[in-house]
Amino acid sequence: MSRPCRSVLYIPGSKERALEKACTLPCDAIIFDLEDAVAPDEKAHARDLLARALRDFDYGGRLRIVRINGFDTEWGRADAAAMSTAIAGGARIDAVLVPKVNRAADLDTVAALLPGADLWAMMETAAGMLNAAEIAAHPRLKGMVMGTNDLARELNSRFRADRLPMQAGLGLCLLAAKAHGKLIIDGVYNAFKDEEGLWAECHQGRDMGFDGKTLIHPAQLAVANAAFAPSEAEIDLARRQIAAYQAAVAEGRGVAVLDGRIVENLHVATARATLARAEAIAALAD
Ligand SMILES: CC(C)(COP(=O)(O)OP(=O)(O)OC[C@H]1O[C@@H](n2cnc3c(N)ncnc32)[C@H](O)[C@@H]1OP(=O)(O)O)[C@@H](O)C(=O)NCCC(=O)NCCSC(=O)C[C@H](O)C(=O)O
Ligand SMILES: [Mg+2]
Repeated sequence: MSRPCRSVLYIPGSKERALEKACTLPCDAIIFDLEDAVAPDEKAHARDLLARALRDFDYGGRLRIVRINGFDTEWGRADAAAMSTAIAGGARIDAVLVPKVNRAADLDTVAALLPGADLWAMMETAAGMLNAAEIAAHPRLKGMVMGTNDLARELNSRFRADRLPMQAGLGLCLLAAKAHGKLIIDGVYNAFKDEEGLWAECHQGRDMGFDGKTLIHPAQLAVANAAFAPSEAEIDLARRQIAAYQAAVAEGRGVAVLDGRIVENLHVATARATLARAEAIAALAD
């Protein structure tokens, strides 16, 4: 299975202290941001700072994703060129995240400028939601990130704790990502001091099938790491399901019954995936 992506922390490319601090934070992935978290006057400085950080700092096994500005802005092409130079100069970048992707063709220009880089797409426009399937099918795309702030802006929807206005978009992108075997990460929870609200939203995202959550502050990491990891109860159930199914098969049956519920081969596949996920998370701590 791929590396866990439970906690994906945005770091403004202009914040030197945060870039350094991230080397020690318990996040599975980092989005180094050159887009919305960086003011127009700071874009050039952030590009240089980030290139140096990616070359000099040790981010360990954390996935390193750089969010560039869109190519419809004055900064997008310079960002891509700077990242290309940084890679040539020894910086390790695992993927480039393209904002406000409306259609698969939006990824082609970035793909041509950065021939070796994996691409991720911000899913945050109404057009992007409707074209999610073709975006997910792009051969260079490895992951999708929900941009629920931009989507709410475009929809003129209101914040609701149950995220009812977001459900159509979240669902379309999830279906697209899963159909094409791509990672998909849920949007940010803006109220970074509200742990209870974050916990509820993380669990909703996990229930829906997201692989993890994007975060804006270190204080949010522990909640996301716990919410997107299999719980002890899920691990115990997975083990018992596998054992019950194996016993049933040994007795010539194709279906087992455990705790009053049937267990078939498809449930065993889910159980094995749960255990693999738990093992991958445990391996991060080694
Ligand atoms: C939200 C913040 C502006 C808060 O900043 P601040 O008040 O400075 O926080 P603290 O004083 O509590 O910080 C404590 C220490 O933690 C470090 N820190 C803070 N944030 C980060 C971070 N994101 N990554 C790493 N380290 C961080 C501080 O440096 C302090 O360290 P120390 O000196 O050792 O005490 C701030 O958290 C922030 O800027 N967050 C990121 C905001 C961001 O990236 N926004 C853009 C992404 S969201 C988005 O665009 C979503 C999408 O596109 C959509 O449409 O939905
Ligand atoms: Mg956005």
